[in-house]
Amino acid sequence: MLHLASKSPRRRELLARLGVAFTPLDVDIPEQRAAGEPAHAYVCRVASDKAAAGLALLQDAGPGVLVLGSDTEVVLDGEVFGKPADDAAAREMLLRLSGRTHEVVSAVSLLGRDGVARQAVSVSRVSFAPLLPDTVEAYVASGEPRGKAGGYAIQGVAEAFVTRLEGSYSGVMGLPLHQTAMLLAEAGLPIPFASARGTA
Ligand SMILES: Cc1cn([C@H]2C[C@H](O)[C@@H](COP(=O)(O)OP(=O)(O)OP(=O)(O)O)O2)c(=O)[nH]c1=O
Repeated sequence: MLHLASKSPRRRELLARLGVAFTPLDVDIPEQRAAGEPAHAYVCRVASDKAAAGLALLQDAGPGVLVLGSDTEVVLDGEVFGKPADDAAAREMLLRLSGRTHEVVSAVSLLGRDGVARQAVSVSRVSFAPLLPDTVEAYVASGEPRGKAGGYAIQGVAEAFVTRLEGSYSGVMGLPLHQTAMLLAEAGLPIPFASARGTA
């Protein structure tokens, strides 16, 4: 039985697209980067912390239980932009992303009671056009940046800011579907839309 340790409606919607049955689990783990922890290692650790927290909620589950956890962060100049704490933080992030290319790192972890531990990571490069100050103000006022890493949603109005995307659109949204399908298929789940492992 597959569980998704996530409160994110986007992740639930993305995983459902793979045509696999799963149950969502609410987990809340502190997302805090340790001093000196490299950005990519941090995203991978948080994804596996979420899966481990989900597994801990399923003490009584049988040996076949599998829990998927995922984390998405925006990285610019080695700095990790998580979800903005408020509108001022969102404004600051958007002004930093304006006219630049940043990375979106999405890690997926699959943990099982019987020792299954698999991880995949997707790194996308997203270029933003230079944003006008009024555009940033209007976007922040729209509320869309709230709860989104880097203060934007590619699946929303912010796609109009993107001049180039190299990588995984679903990874930017929060759950890289190719990498997730591979992990689940490798763990033996019947995935109707699995493909061969890509090189990207
Ligand atoms: C960059 C980007 C992020 N996001 C979202 C995906 C994630 O929900 C969020 C990053 O925060 P996360 O900490 O990865 O996830 P979360 O707290 O929303 O959900 P949970 O930990 O319960 O799984 O940003 C978008 O929806 N669109 C985007 O374009």
